[in-house]
Amino acid sequence: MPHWIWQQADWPKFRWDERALLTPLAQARLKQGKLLGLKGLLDAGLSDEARAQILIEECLNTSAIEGERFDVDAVRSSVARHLGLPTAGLPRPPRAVDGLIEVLLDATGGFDRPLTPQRLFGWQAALFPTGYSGLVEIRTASLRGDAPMRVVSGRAGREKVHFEAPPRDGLERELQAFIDWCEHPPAGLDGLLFAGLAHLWFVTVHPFEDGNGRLARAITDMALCRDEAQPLRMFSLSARIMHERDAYYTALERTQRGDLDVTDWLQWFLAEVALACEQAEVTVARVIAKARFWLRHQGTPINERQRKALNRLLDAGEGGFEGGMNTRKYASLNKTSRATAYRELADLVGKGCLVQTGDGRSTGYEVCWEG
Ligand SMILES: Nc1ncnc2c1ncn2[C@@H]1O[C@H](COP(=O)(O)OP(=O)(O)OP(=O)(O)O)[C@@H](O)[C@H]1O
Repeated sequence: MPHWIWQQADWPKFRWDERALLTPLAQARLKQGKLLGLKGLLDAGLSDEARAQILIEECLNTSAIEGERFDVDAVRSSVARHLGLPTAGLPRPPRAVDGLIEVLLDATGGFDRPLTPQRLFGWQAALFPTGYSGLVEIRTASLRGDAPMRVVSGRAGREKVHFEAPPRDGLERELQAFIDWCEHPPAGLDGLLFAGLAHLWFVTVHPFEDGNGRLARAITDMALCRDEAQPLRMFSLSARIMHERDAYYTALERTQRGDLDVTDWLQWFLAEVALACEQAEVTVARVIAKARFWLRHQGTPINERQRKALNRLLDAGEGGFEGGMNTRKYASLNKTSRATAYRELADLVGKGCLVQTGDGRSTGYEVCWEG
């Protein structure tokens, strides 16, 4: 009796109930279409800004799933450098941040280039520029070693095994079969189903010692770009997976313990695509509001510290920066004195960039969204 999906006699011939997927597929397509319509409203400059914003969200979320917390400014800086946007006042990003951004850009920008084992090896190596995952030295740019590959949780000695990947022996064949399918998918296979299947198939093969989750998400991004036949994807599925991490692991685990009928997995995946598109509408609206703000203030003299604080507030959206800005937060964000913070915030109020909320000890500042 097979225990894992890859032990099924027909592996990897996935099957699904077309009728059960009709509604979730139609819903995902509807949301996706609405978002594409919004994208049409962005002009070239705004679309760069939206692309940067989505990439920042994707990077922060895909690394947060792994438990790594990247600094927002470091991510913003790496994205800006890679997209040719202004970087004034932003720190030099660490190599690991650049590595992840390069993987995400290569997966999406190069969506129409073939996926090959070498390309995947390069991506995996870029995630671990020091050759270490935390304190552990790992194999990079090559397949995992002979040790069984298990996804476990719990304390040593009382671990729970959630999944065991196929053995090392035959792994080259497993990976090649996946890649061949990616490059020559069955005729008529819907692009969103292709993305869902690619994600599941890749994490099931689990070809590397580490980074399989991040790579599965990058491959999914690539598949979603192939679906829309464009490199600019406006929604972040990693943000959804991060938000629904437990449900994601449950759906995956159930599927990987099951037979080759993956209808439930695809239903879950399509629902997440629909929700990701819905959330992206908020991001696009924020990008438009931010761009309008800077257009209004293109002639206003604003120093780098003020610009940094304003961008923080603008990126968080209306009411999104918890508790608003105040002198303490401004001083700590810019590593400056409270007296300077007070003076510069008051200056921004005078210039119509900020409005003051509350007074005395609870004085706060919000963006003045409309001029
Ligand atoms: N309970 C589980 N059942 C099945 N698969 C799981 C479970 N937990 C995690 N996984 C899969 O294993 C992946 C993690 O693999 P790995 O540690 O090699 O990748 P990573 O990129 O370092 O991690 P992460 O996905 O956490 O960022 C997850 O993304 C998920 O796809």
